[in-house]
Amino acid sequence: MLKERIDAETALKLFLPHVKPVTRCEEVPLSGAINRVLTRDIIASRDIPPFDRAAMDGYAVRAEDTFGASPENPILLDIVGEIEIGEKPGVEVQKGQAVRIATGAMMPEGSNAVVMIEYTNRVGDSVEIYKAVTPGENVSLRGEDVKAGEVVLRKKTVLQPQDIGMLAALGMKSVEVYKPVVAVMSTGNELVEPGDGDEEAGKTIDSNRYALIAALKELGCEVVDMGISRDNEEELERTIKTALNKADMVIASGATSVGKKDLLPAVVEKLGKVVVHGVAIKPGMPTALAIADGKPVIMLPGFPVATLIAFYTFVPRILEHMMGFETIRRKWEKARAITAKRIPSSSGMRTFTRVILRESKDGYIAEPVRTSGSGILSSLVRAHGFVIIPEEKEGVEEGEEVEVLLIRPLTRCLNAQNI
Ligand SMILES: Nc1nc2c(c(=O)[nH]1)N[C@H]1C(S)=C(S)[C@@H](COP(=O)(O)OP(=O)(O)OC[C@H]3O[C@@H](n4cnc5c(N)ncnc54)[C@H](O)[C@@H]3O)O[C@H]1N2
Ligand code: MOO
Repeated sequence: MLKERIDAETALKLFLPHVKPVTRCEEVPLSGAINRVLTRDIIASRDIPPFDRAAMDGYAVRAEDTFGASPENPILLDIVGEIEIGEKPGVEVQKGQAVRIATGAMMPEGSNAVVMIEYTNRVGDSVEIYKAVTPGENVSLRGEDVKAGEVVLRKKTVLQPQDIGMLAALGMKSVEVYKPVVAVMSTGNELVEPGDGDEEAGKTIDSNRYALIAALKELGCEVVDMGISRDNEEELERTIKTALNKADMVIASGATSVGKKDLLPAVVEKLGKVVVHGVAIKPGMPTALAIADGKPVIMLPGFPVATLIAFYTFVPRILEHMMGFETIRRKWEKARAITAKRIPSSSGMRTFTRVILRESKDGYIAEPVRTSGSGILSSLVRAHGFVIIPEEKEGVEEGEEVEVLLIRPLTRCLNAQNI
C-alpha cells in the first residue's frame, strides 16, 4: 500500500540526510565540461593578458606627446612602424613617434597609450592626433583580466560557457569534475523498444527511458542504460542489484502504484529502505524515494508526464546534494536586486552590465563588476548575472530596484555559506 502522501519539500528533507556524497571524479576535455561541477578551486597559472596589449585600433604613443591635442590643434607624430595582431613588435616608440597598432596586438616598448583611429588622420609618414590620451588609456595591461595565482573559479561551480572559455584562456585542455553515474531502468511487461512492434495489442513503447537518459545527460551525469525489466520480483531485484553495483544512483520508472504488477517498492524495501512513497504532487503522486547500499533508488511513476515532473522535482536536488551544494536560483531566472552604485549606459544602446549579487537582510544587492571592457572575460566569470539597460534608458541610479538575469545558477556550498 502507498504510505501517506507528503509534500515534496518535506519528502526531500526526510530523504536528503540519507544521501551520501559522490566521490567519483574524472578529467574531462573542455568540450565535454558544460554543466559539470568542479571538484576543486581553479588557480590561474598565468597572467591574462600575458602582455600589455592595445584595446583599440589606432596608434601606440607616449601619452605625454599627445597632451593638448585637439581638432583645432592637432599634434603631428612620426609613424615609425606597424604592429599586427599576433606578432612581436619590432619597433620602439620614442618621443614624437607613433606606431600603427591593431586591437589585441602587443604594445611596443616606449609606448603607454593608444589613440583611437577615429581621432587621427594619416598624412604621409606622419599622423595628426586630435585628442589627448592619458597614460594607460586604451591599453589592457598584463594581468588586468586575471593575475597568476588568483582563484578564478571556486570548487562546486557548475561550469558555464564563460567558465570553459576562461579555462581555455588559462591554457587548460581538460578539467577535473565530479562524475555522478546514474543507472536508468524501465519496468513493465507491456514495454517494447521504439520500432519493435508496438502495434501489437496492449504494447507500449518505452519512451521514459529515453527521456530520462536525455535529462540526466543534460545534468552532467554519466548514464548506465539498464533497459527494460519485466514485472517479476526476481528480474526487478536482479536488475536493481546490478544497477547498484554500477552506479551512484538508480532511477526506475513504472510499477510504483498499487496495481497487482506494481512490485517495485516492495522489491527495493528488501534491498534497503523506502523512505518516501507517495508525494503530494500531481502528476507524480506514486513516486518513491529509497536508499539501498547507501545509494538513492528513485522510483518514478510510469506515466510519461508524471515521470518527468517527478524527476525534475527530486533528481536535480538529490544530485546537487551528492556533489555538496544546493541551488538557490536556476540559470536564466530573474532576481530582483538593489543597485550598489549608479550604472551608466549609453542611450540608444542596450547595455549588459555584469553584476555580482550579494545577500543582505533586505534582499539582493547588485554590484557592478569593475571592468575596462569587453576583453575582460573574468567579468563574466565573476558575475552572477546581467542588468540589461534598455535602449531608451540612460543609466540606472544607485539604490534603484533592478531585475538581474542570472547567467549561472546561484548556488550555496553545503559546508560553506557563500553564493
Ligand atoms: N488504483 C489506483 N490506480 C492508480 C493509482 C492509484 O493511486 N490507485 N495511481 C495512478 C497514478 S497517479 C499514476 S501516475 C499511475 C502510476 O503507476 P505506476 O508507476 O505503477 O506505472 P505503471 O502502472 O507501470 O504504468 C502506468 C502507465 O505508464 C506507462 N508506462 C510505464 N512505463 C513506461 C515507459 N517506460 N515508457 C512509456 N510509458 C510507460 C504504462 O504502460 C502505463 O500505461 O498509476 C495510476 N493508477
Ligand atoms: O499523479 Mo499520477 O502521478 O496521475 O500522474
